[in-house]
Amino acid sequence: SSTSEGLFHEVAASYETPHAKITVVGVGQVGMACAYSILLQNVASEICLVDVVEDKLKGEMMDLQHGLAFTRHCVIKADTDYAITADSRICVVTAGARQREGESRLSLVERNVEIFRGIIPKLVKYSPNTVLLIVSNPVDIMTYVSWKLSGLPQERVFGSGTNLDSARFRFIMSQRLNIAPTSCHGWIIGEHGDSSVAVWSGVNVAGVTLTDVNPDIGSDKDKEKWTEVHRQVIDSAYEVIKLKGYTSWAIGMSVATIVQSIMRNSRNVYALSVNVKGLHDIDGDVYLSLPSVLGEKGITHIVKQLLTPAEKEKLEKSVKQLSDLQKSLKL
Ligand SMILES: COc1ncc(-c2ccc3c(Nc4cccc(C(=O)O)c4)c(C(N)=O)cnc3c2)c(OC)n1
Repeated sequence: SSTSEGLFHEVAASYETPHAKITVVGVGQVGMACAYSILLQNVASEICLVDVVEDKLKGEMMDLQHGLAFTRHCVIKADTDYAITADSRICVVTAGARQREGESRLSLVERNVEIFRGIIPKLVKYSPNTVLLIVSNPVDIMTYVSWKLSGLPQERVFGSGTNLDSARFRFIMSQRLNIAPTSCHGWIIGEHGDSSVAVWSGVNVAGVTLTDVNPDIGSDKDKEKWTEVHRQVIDSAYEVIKLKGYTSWAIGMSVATIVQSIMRNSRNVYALSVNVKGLHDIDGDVYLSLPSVLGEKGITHIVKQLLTPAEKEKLEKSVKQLSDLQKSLKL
């Protein structure tokens, strides 16, 4: 008889039905930081990795599996065949083309659209009830593209957006004030990256708005140059890329936190790239980051912040740029 038969008296067949299954598409630095953080936050009972390069895929799977003696239960799988992703609760998409030297944003987006044509429909085919969390850049456009290619309702397709920008803002703010980042509150909204918008009226500690304490904050008159904090947020991604070649740990931790909120239906509010049609007088079908309530089946509410005319104008500018770019994509 086999060792198992010698070891066990069988009572019933065992099952493999996944209940907390997360797929991560793309096993580059970002994808693996997401997978690793999801594993360590104990939010998944199964993590599935998909990509196109078989050796890298198998190597990353094995390297994570070898750590399972140190973690709570989690099955780690990997394959180039998307059938393995079946019944995923959430699919995190980090795949994308590398921006070539001097490549235009439009060209990069067009190459990413082709890549997403090969990814998104397969994810939906095997997990029709999934939630799509898009991380690939340019994240606002790629989230819109994913929504269009997936055919899923808008609440189930959203991007990591300015959640990371807001986390960077809170960290830099915490260093200035010498209090914990978790006690520093500030929301960066709009487009992820260069055109993001800092909502200064919402920057507060314990509900005390900083602009009430120093009315110059957010303007060029401010002697303490708090606008530098937002400038540092925008520059920090470039700086990290210049220093280490890419960013990974913070986006991985932010994605794992978002995933945990969905799995637990904890209804946290995060700055996520969502369809903003109907908010702040926007009538274009574009994705931008706004504070959004996240539940087990995706976005349920968007917080209606009281924005200044200047803040709304910046959003409008992004809406125009994204709409124009989206019109030129054949989706
Ligand atoms: C039609 O079926 C199909 N299936 C898969 C793909 C496809 C293409 C590129 C992919 C992909 N990116 C990729 C792969 C190869 C080259 C490049 C590049 O930037 O040149 C980028 C990744 C990733 N981790 O970035 C992950 N999955 C991919 C998947 C695809 O692309 C058109 N088509």
